[in-house]
Amino acid sequence: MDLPPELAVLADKVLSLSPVVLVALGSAVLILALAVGRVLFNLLPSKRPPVWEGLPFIGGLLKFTGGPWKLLENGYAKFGECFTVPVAHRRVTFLIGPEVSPHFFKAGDDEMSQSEVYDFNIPTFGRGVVFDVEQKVRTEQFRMFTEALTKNRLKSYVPHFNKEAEEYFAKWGETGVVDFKDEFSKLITLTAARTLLGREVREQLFDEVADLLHGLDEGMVPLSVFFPYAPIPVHFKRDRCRKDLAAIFAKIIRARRESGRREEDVLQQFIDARYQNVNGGRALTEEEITGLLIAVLFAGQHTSSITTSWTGIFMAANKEHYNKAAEEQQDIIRKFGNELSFETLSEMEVLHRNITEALRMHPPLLLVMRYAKKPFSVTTSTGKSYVIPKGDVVAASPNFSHMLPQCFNNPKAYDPDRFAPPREEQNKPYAFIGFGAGRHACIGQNFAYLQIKSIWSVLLRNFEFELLDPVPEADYESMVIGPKPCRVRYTRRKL
Ligand code: HEM
Repeated sequence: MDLPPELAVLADKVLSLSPVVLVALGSAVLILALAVGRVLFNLLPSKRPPVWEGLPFIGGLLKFTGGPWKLLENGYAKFGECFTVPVAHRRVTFLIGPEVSPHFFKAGDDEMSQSEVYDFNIPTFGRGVVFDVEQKVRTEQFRMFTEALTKNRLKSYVPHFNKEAEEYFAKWGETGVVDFKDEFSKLITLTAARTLLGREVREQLFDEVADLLHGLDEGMVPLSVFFPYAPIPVHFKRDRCRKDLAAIFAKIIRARRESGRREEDVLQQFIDARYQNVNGGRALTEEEITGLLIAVLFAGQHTSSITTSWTGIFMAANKEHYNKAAEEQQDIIRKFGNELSFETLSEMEVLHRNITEALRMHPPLLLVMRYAKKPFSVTTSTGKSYVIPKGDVVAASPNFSHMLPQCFNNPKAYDPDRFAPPREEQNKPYAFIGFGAGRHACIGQNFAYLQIKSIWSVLLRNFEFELLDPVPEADYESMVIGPKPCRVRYTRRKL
């Protein structure tokens, strides 16, 4: 085919250029094409989320160490509901608010996986359980735990919750000053020992086991999230404590299996349980039982004691809500007598709303995370669409989401009535995520409500409280986020 004369002249000129000039020209065209391509890519309706660049490699780490709350606040103000922060060799993409959350919570583990982001727990929980096993094995292990939380099982734990609370507060004087966080942390270790770890631990081995669990706790520091096997003293101690706990539980499990003696606790549930579709239908090993007990204890203990603390702090700071909850107790006593049972605790709607509101104001888990095994797209409330690539760590934040005015009316105000009809603000999908949501929503939620209600029923019936300090800030330095120290004066009185 003949070229038009003008083009033929141009082609002759190009071909007569030196190779060096040709390469330079080619490079310029390539750079121009890439730049145009990037602009066009950014204009496409589906694209990667904006990246909050900083210093290479350490930029994101610095943003994290500047405080996770600041990072979320600044990132949200700058980019909106979806943005990416490169942290060391990883990309962390934040999804903030209900519009961008459904896939995060609903997707299966083949798309949004937990093991890659939560595997720092393996040295604490131990081998062969939870994040150290394939997802289908983990699902069965959680199924075994769920069977320990049926209505009938929960009913059988309530007398233990009450007994521990009554005995604990019987030791308080007529009046005194306490820090709720310290008190509830001790009390909940006792009830967890009784209902989860079993009678032997609660009655004979409590101090020893509590010390070992404390060693495990101390071995979980922010560094452990990135380097769980770093050779540091707290990790060495963690490993020793984990080994000693395994030895104690192996003894207890063997004794129960040999004697045929049965108890009503979660330990018994694990002793009796069998895999169904994996591991040839066998029973759990002693090592697996120990690991699962530690895992459920870690999931429930600090989260529950912190929520119990915030519930008390906010009710003490907002007298009208304390009084309403106390009136509810009087009604329940009039109707059912003094006994606290599964049924009476379930009737306590005012107290329930106070607990939920405390959890909304201060969820103890700042971030819940997944690893994107497949790319997925999200659309923000303003209609922007992004594609989150495979390989990103994806994070949602209960704390931050709960403070969005599009989720909750006047979000900074303590207002338990927001959960009562007709408002029922918790019903907006993915607005209230204090217990997570969807596929991996908290299994222990009912257990937690019953336990916290039991504690606060005993307190509302026997004490008045006065905060001696202002409502404290949340302590973002700790792994599970609770209140900073706050002094509270209690005074005994009978309802
Ligand atoms: C107020 C107390 C509690 C809070 C705020 C809380 C919060 C949460 C949250 C946010 C998740 C979701 C994590 C994620 O999506 O990655 C979760 C999951 C879980 N929680 Fe709780 N939790 C509480 C009490 C408990 C208790 C008492 C137990 C056990 C006795 C427990 C056992 C679990 C378990 C086993 C999971 C994992 C579920 C799964 O991955 O499928 N939690 N919890």
